Amino acid sequence: MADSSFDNLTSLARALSQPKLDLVEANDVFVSRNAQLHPCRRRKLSSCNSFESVEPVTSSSAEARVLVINTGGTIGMTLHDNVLAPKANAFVQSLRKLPILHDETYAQQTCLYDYYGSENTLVLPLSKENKRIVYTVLEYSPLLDSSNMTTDDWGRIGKDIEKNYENYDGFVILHGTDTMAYTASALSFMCEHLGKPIILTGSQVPIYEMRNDGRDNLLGALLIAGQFVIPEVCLYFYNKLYRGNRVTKVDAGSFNAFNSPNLAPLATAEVDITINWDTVWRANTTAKFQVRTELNRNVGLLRLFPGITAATVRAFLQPPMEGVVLETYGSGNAPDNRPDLLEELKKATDSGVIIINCTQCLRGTVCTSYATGKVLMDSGLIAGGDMTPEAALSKLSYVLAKKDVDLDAKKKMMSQNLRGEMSCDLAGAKLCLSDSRFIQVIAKSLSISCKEELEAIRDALTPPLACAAAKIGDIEALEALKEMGSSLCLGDYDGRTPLHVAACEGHLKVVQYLLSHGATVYAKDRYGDTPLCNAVRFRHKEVVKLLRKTGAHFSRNELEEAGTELCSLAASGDVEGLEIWKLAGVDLNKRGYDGKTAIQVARAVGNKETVAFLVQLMSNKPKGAGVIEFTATPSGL
Ligand SMILES: NC(=O)C[C@H](N)C(=O)O
Repeated sequence: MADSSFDNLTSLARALSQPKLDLVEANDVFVSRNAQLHPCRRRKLSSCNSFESVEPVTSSSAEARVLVINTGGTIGMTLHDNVLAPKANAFVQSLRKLPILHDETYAQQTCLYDYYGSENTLVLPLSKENKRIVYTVLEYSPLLDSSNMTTDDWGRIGKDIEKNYENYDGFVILHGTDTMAYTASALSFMCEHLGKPIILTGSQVPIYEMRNDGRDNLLGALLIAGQFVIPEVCLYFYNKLYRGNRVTKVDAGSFNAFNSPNLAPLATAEVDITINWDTVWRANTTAKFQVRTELNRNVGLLRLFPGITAATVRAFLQPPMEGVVLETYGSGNAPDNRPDLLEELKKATDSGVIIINCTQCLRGTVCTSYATGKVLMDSGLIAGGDMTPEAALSKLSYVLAKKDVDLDAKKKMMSQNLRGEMSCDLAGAKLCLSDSRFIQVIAKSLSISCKEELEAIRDALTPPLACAAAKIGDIEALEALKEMGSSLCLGDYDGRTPLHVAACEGHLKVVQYLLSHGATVYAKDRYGDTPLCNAVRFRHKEVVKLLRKTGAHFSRNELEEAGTELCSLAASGDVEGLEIWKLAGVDLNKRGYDGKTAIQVARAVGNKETVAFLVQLMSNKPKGAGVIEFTATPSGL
């Protein structure tokens, strides 16, 4: 039986992390739950007779949007002439008939198809976390068995994500399992400064069959992509979310087809979806997301085997080969009694070929504890640590394609950890929060000793502490919390992250610090607000500029309210307010709830200065303002 003080603590922790929707009057819930829907959809909802007749839309962030890119794979295959092959234009129709993957009643009641303008848009039933995931399926033609995938296909996926980046909260890539680990690895490098989840999934049995793993895999991937800001290219399979560049396919006949031998899963989907935030890769940059599609194809994988001839190795290393992953024995070993072989390797590295030493073993890392390992380093090979061959190969392809980087810098990049693909030296690793004196004192006073209880305190206490530090602009306190192992990107009981708070307060240095230490500009609090929206409200220009530089943009819900906000600023002649909305990337032509633009409102109230100001603001429109296509409207001048 648990200690009563622990009972108190767990309920405190639970209370801190759960939105208290259940305490709100039913009527208020109806209003607030729908407050963030588009007016057309709101009207439709309010015409419904009773609250119960409509599935509730969460007040926290209404709907999350996910783009599903269907590239092919078994998940959408059918049998033809006794072999499985992808079937075009059948996937969405089939999902539409599956209640766990599509809620037709909700779609009808909320004008989903009209609103998103796509027949390929579907919506999940309300999640346990009280969210609606709306997803649009983009089907490639032709659909591919993943054995037919090429680097061009990776480029196409990357470009489609880049094109749609601001319109979606997350991305799911449906892909065949055979080469999924290669695509996941490649995308992880191609996607620079990623801030949103990209999750690859697929199945071993087609979704059309009675017993299949496709439904669960797709559902899990959608739920995670729509609800958690995990800024990584991941792979979801058989209830586990893995880092994409850590996986390898290990089983051709099991639903449990993938393994991440050197890194624990990022999340597990059991009774609850549990994210292992300590492992999640954190952004550390204020640069904007971009996709690099240039890849060098003169790369290869060579697996050592006893008796391999020097002629084979020589032939493999001939030009135009520029980069090779040598799969060696055990902890990175090769025969040290084969000078002919070592000479071929040395000749190649001397002539500028980059050779990475990776182990053939499923688990473990290369090191130089054996003479047979050291000879490879002496031949100019670079240690690949615990990288999978898939990750090492795609990293080589990505690094070698960099035109503005010289050979030495490329070699250095290959030995560095770029996207969490290799484990760093653990010497001097950060202190764990459970080692912290502060937590220990609290734990002692509550008679707590076990790990789970300590973690419960940590999870309940550190996000509000970090928010408090952000509020007063105390970077040292944030640093101390980070040193103790706490994540600076987790939200408090209202989902407000330290970045939200610093943006409200206008602490530019704190915002800069947080962005460089893992904070995400895409975090939404329980009201659906982003840090950018907060900085705009409190009129912190420099913070707005920095957030925009990092790729921040208004959410669809925020944009829907923007027109009305602009009209009200125009009505009161608040030019400073108008300017900051413009700075945040909002189209000043957006119409308010009654169809008028800000400039029309300024005219109507006879405010000539505001009209002149708006005309001038609109004439030097910044490029790439974060305005989603559907906002484009005539100027109304
Ligand atoms: N399970 C699968 O998806 C295997 C299929 N051959 C593919 O990789 O496309």
